[in-house]
Amino acid sequence: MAAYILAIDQGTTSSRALLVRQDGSVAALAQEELPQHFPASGHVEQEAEDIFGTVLNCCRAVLAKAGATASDIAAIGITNQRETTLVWERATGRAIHRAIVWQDRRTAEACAQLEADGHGALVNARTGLLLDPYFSATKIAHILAAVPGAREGAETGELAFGTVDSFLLYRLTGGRAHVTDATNAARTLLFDIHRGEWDDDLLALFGVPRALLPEVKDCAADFGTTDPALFGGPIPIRGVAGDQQAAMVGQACFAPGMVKSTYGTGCFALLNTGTTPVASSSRLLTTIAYQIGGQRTYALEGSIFVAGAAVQWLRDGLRIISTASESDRLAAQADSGQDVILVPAFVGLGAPYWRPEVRGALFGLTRATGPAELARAALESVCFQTVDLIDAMRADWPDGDTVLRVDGGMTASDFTMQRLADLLGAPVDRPVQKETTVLGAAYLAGLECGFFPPPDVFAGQWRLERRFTPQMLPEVRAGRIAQWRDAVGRLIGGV
Ligand SMILES: Nc1ncnc2c1ncn2[C@@H]1O[C@H](COP(=O)(O)OP(=O)(O)O)[C@@H](O)[C@H]1O
Ligand SMILES: O=P(O)(O)OC[C@H](O)CO
Repeated sequence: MAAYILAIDQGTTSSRALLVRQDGSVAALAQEELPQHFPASGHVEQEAEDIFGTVLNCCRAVLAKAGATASDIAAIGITNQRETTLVWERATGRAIHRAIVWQDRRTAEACAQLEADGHGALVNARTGLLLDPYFSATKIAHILAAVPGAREGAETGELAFGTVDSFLLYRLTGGRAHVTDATNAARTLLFDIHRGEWDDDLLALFGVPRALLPEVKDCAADFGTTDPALFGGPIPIRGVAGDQQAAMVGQACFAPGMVKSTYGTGCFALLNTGTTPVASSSRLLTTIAYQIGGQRTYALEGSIFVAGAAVQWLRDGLRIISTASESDRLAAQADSGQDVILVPAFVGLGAPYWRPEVRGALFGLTRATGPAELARAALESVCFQTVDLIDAMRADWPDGDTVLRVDGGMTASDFTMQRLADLLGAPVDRPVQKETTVLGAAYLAGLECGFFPPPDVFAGQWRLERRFTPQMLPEVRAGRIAQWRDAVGRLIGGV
């Protein structure tokens, strides 16, 4: 029997490939940074060839590291940065425009106009999402308008649209599969999450021809087979999910009420609400957590655009640290008498405020404020934002778990995890297996091909590495949260 699942994680800042064994352990890993382009304020782009090229390099590197060949791989599982939008020529697989990344705000005005025209309620009812530039539909419309001839090519079916998973599938299968999975489709603003289908009213609203769209499949399904020329033999592709949903699977949050929060570039908290979608009255998103065997499981999602990106700002913008891990030690040295608050609205604010036009601010600066206080403010800003999300979740779903399962690069910071537990007033559980996003993608592929056990057995294999329990006095916690809310309120004009 083949020894590994090859899991591909195409993230915002890097592409990674991992070989995962049947016990869930990682046999080999390869990673490549992905160049980012910021052509104008609020614009974030990536080259499609960089996305595919880095993935291909990582897959080849990881096979070489383990001395494995295509026949050692039971299946491939793919997980990806979501919403990021690509349009390409079917004949060549070449993108006609750089990928417009999820963080890109260029369609903020188009979204505001659609909202002003009264379309927000329909969009929210069908998709569970909000009219925000974060999602794909207005990005597709922008590409079709910006590239000469693109609209005609879209109508005639010469062009194809896809999120990153779909583009990778197209290229990995040598152009044979134009497919996506339900979790990625659910982030486009074009997919009815209740019926599980592309929605004609929404396609008309955003001006997106149906001929552009991929076929939508379960997360564990037959997504095609790789072009044999790529890896020296064909490899079946059997699992796909957006990265936040894959993390939910990797964290084994299969029961209604379970919550996970992933701290990468941004932070995304998802609460499993079972097979019934729950409409949010707190401006959270309703989304598909996973779809297996034709059965959709839903989630409430809180999306924060800046989490680890605040640490990158300390490193690359302020240059007060040289590696991300230094932020932890520096923050621990901060003067406890100074309450500096950073609202890291570098690309606007996501849930629950949804204000794409605001920009960040620092509050409470004194002559004594230095690098340590700024580092602490950056790490705490991620915790405060999580408090906002979890409060919103509790309002929408009062019976949710009080324990938060965390993962992602930033959870390496013990300072942040302790402060998160303190400010939440609830335990924070960090698992032994830190590669939960990749594990989720691997699991979906392995479930489909019989490499991994059913969900209940898999859930029993989840292991705790460390539980952070709240140590802050309740009145101190309440005071700090009030300071945060006051800062956000002053920035956006009232919370
Ligand atoms: N020890 C650390 N302390 C704080 N932040 C960290 C630490 N290690 C990594 N990070 C942050 O985590 C992020 C990378 O996490 P990752 O899950 O790989 O992100 P992504 O999937 O978005 O590329 C970076 O923004 C980095 O600044
Ligand atoms: O690349 P990440 O891990 O920050 O995730 C990006 C999200 O999928 C955007 O919705």
